[in-house]
Amino acid sequence: MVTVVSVDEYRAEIVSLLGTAPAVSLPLADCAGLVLAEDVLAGVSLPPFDNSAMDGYAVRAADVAGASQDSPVELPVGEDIPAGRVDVPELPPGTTHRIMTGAPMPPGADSVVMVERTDGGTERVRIHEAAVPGAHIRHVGEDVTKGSVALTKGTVLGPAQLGLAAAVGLDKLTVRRPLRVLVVSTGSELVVPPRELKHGQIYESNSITLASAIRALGCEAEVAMSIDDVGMFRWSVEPRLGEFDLVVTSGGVSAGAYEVVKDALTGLGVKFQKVAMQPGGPQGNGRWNGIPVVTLPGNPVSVLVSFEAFLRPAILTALGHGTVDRHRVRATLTERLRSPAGRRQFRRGYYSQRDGQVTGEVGPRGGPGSHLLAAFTQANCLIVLPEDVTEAAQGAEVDVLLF
Ligand SMILES: Nc1nc2c(c(=O)[nH]1)N[C@H]1C(S)=C(S)[C@@H](COP(=O)(O)OP(=O)(O)OC[C@H]3O[C@@H](n4cnc5c(N)ncnc54)[C@H](O)[C@@H]3O)O[C@H]1N2
Ligand code: MOO
Repeated sequence: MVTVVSVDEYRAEIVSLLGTAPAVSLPLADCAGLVLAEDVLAGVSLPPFDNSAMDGYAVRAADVAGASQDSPVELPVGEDIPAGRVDVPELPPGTTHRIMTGAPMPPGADSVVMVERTDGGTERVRIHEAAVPGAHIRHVGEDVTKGSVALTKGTVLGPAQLGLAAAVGLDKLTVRRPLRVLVVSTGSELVVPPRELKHGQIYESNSITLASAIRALGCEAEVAMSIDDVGMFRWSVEPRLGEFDLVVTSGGVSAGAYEVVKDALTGLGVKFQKVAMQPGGPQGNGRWNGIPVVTLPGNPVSVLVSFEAFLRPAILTALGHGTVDRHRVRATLTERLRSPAGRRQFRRGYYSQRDGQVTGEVGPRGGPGSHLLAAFTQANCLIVLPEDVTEAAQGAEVDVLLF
């Protein structure tokens, strides 16, 4: 007898099978979308020095105290301080230095007057506005103080986070390494274009579905294919196992004859089970020569739903993400749905929410059949009908997982 496990138990099994990816140091350019494996300490303050926020004139506020549009104060211009100047001259009282945005403040100056409030002079300048001490100065450490935690372990590295890492002087970060995944499509009926189909053959599609889903999570995916022959299957995968962190197969796991994956891996550390869900019922997982293997059923919709239910959360957990679930909302069904007793059904749906509505509405896209891939392309969510629900009426509230 095949054992039946719940969706939640099976998900926990896959999460624990994949575990946590090792920490590695990678150049910043390779870290986008990855997760920090340790805190990042700031090696410098940001800004690293007091600097001007405007193009203008560095002054002592007291020197331009009475300045106005009608009665400007005229000061001699000492030096030019463009951004990047490193030998910063002091500002003697009663004078000004021309200064640019990002340039270090000269010692003695306490404010900056924007060039627009002056006549822009280079020898002498007429200043038409009084300055408040501190005006247009960006102070050292205002954003980040040297030695503080700039980014915490577990942070997902997006553009702002990577920019900050660069700004505090780092060229590498310690992150959870993306998984290297081998995707294996099995089936003697599978054909790859441009070969023409004979009656009884179909074009192979699961490998691109899985590989792109895996790559979208920031991991690497390679694809392989095997006919329904145990020897061929083992030969095409086993010698390469050491190159991968995970092998994901599709097809060959249900109840008939010619179940290549089941026949090849039973007794080698992979356990085949039925999960109480639809689609995606027949599943298997385990370790083949120590490498995690997840065997998905072959139907294209079963593949994607299984990916959503098990592999996506497990891969995200392995990569160190804190949030691994799709955003779940409640929605009102636009039509009646039926679901098999004792199984959690995941239906492809389209969710929308009108302005001002608190609860959105959701309608199915296609029927429950796990071969209806075209309907999946019209969907933006999965509708979840729990194990104890056999019928959900039009107007009923259901759970929806948004893509
Ligand atoms: N007697 C039973 N028959 C079936 C059961 C069952 O419990 N008892 N379960 C059904 C369910 S549910 C599913 S799902 C499938 C799973 O079967 P397999 O994992 O063995 O998958 P295959 O038979 O190899 O393929 C199923 C289906 O998908 C097509 N396929 C497979 N691979 C690809 C691919 N790479 N690209 C595109 N299409 C693919 C294949 O041609 C089949 O049509 O078993 C049911 N049967
Ligand atoms: O469980 Mo199968 O995966 O419905 O099509």
